[in-house]
Amino acid sequence: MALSAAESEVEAGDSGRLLVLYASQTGNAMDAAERLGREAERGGCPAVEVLSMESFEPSCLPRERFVVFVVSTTGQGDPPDSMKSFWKYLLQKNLSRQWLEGVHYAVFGLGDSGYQKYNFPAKKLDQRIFGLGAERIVEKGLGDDQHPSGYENEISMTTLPHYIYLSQLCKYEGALDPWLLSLWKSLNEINPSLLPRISNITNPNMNILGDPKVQVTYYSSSEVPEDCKILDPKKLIKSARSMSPALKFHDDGEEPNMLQMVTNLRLTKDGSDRDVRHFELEDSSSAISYKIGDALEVLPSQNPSAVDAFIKRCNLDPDCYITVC
Ligand SMILES: Cc1cc2nc3c(=O)[nH]c(=O)nc-3n(C[C@H](O)[C@H](O)[C@H](O)COP(=O)(O)O)c2cc1C
Repeated sequence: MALSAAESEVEAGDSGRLLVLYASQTGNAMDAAERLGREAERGGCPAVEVLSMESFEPSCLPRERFVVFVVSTTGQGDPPDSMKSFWKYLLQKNLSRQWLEGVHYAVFGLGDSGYQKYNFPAKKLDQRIFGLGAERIVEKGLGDDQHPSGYENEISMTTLPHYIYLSQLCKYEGALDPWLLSLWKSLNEINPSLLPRISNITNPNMNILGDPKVQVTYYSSSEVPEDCKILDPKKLIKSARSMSPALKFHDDGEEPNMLQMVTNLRLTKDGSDRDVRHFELEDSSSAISYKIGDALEVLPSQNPSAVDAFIKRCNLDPDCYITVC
């Protein structure tokens, strides 16, 4: 049967679109998904959409042609909150084995092999999507918090010099970097029009910058509006929290608390790649009530000497104000 003009348009549009669906509890999977989206754009992908799983209607999945899932693990091998209803939908028994026929997909998981149920949501998702008839673009990738540079891989990092700097920034990037590289290559083989400028990703030209993720505005100390000056600790915490990705998933309405760190002990031996610490935090007001299993969200402040070095390096006025939005 011939497709109507509108249907052909949808078909053509969908085949040129890359959908990235992420589920994140504290922001890492979101960062990884956003990076994936930026790289696809750099490769000339005509349409990239990066969405949290909870914002995507699962019944629309069969209409997609290229989907990358980036999901982390929380609790004891549990999916992040934002994945729960999507996952429940996928587990329905009445979905046929051909439900996702024609969909190409890939899964990247973020986890920690110190947990018994290492990367369970990503592993289960990969199996289920495959079982519903979709085709893998590449084998699933698994990022591991335990790895010194984040991961278990077979590709020598020395073959990927331009990725090395990034891998040191973030633990799971060590796994993500080589996985992304094979994802882009395989995608390009399946549908070259999806990544017409793949060499911009595989051999990045650092002169080509994507759109900035945030807008930074500088104010001289004399032009700062009065309400921008954050001196009250509560306002300071509110402002820091507004930048935390975790806030998108946890806003229990509880008042934040300012705690004092009274112990900071390094548990790993000198010379070890890993820096595991024992912290003790004191609440002088004893206002915090908690139950066993509650998670503590920590909003760190910067090391003043690192801030001074940054100001000097960027030739900034130390009294100027900056807004980031
Ligand atoms: C409270 C908590 C529970 C976790 N449970 C697991 C787990 O059961 N299995 C696992 O592989 N990783 C587990 N992890 C590790 C996270 O999946 C990993 O740190 C990941 O990078 C977090 O990504 P996100 O920021 O996108 O949520 C857990 C992390 C936390 C903080």
